[in-house]
Amino acid sequence: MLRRIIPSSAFAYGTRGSQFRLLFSSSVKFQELSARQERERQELLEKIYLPLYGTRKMPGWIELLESGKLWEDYFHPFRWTSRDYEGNTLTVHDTQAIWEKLKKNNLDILLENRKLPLPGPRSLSDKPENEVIEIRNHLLSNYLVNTPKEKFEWEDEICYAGEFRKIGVMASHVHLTVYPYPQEVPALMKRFIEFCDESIKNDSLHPLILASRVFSSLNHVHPFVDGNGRVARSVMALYLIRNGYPPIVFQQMTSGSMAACLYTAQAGNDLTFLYNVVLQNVISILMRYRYQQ
Ligand SMILES: Nc1ncnc2c1ncn2[C@@H]1O[C@H](COP(=O)(O)OP(=O)(O)OP(=O)(O)O)[C@@H](O)[C@H]1O
Repeated sequence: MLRRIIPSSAFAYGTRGSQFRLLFSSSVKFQELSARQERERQELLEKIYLPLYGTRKMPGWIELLESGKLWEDYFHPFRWTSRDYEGNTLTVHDTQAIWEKLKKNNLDILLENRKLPLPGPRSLSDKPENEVIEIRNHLLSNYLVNTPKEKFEWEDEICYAGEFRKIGVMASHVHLTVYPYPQEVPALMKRFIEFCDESIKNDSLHPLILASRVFSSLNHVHPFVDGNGRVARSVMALYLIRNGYPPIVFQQMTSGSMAACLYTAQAGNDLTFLYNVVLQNVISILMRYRYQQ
């Protein structure tokens, strides 16, 4: 959700706090961190990016920035060393019913005029409010993404669908998470694809490990303005299915604990927690399937 771009936005209205991803730019004061958190974060950023600042005046710094090397060298995301978050309980039928009710509004006017409140959850469904809000917002986002860009006079940033982000992003749960600078993203995505191709070709990683690493790497590069979690989960599901495993849904996890798990993978270069979560989910899906037979 784009707090900087659409501060009083329809999307911000009613969205779960935990769903916000804060965007940053030098000109905008966005942070809600304590002084200590801000200091810690600043120190970490300087540690990673100081080489960039140090070489800013020297020839070649743009190439350095664009190479994605600073972030990559610090976190080594591709080096091989060793809700309920997704668990929205609403069914497809519930979602369909919400969509039908939403459509009774003039969606174009609703999205164009950001001051208008969105239909309240109670007017859409009698299911748990936060889950209805989540589904409502996803449906509206999808509608927006699938609507020709010219239709709304929104800032350019909102038209990023299908493109790499050109702005900085910040994780909502773990303030010390460092996503790469936007200039680093294209190079890192190239590296990500090479990493996947090499791992598949060499058959060097167990499919569950590869699926987990694909998931964590995509989340860490955070290539898009929005939808990174969904894309990462879909790509992981694809790897699992191709290798004969069931696609998993992180049913027992809160977004906070998933964020902590991903943070440990990044900052501690320790994916053990993530592997455990993935493995447990695969086993639990297979067990459920077995008992249904
Ligand atoms: N500390 C973190 N490091 C890396 N990735 C994180 C961290 N915290 C959260 N994430 C990932 O970022 C995703 C949120 O990013 P984004 O809002 O772009 O994705 P989304 O698909 O819109 O959201 P959702 O996952 O809620 O559907 C989370 O789903 C999680 O996978």
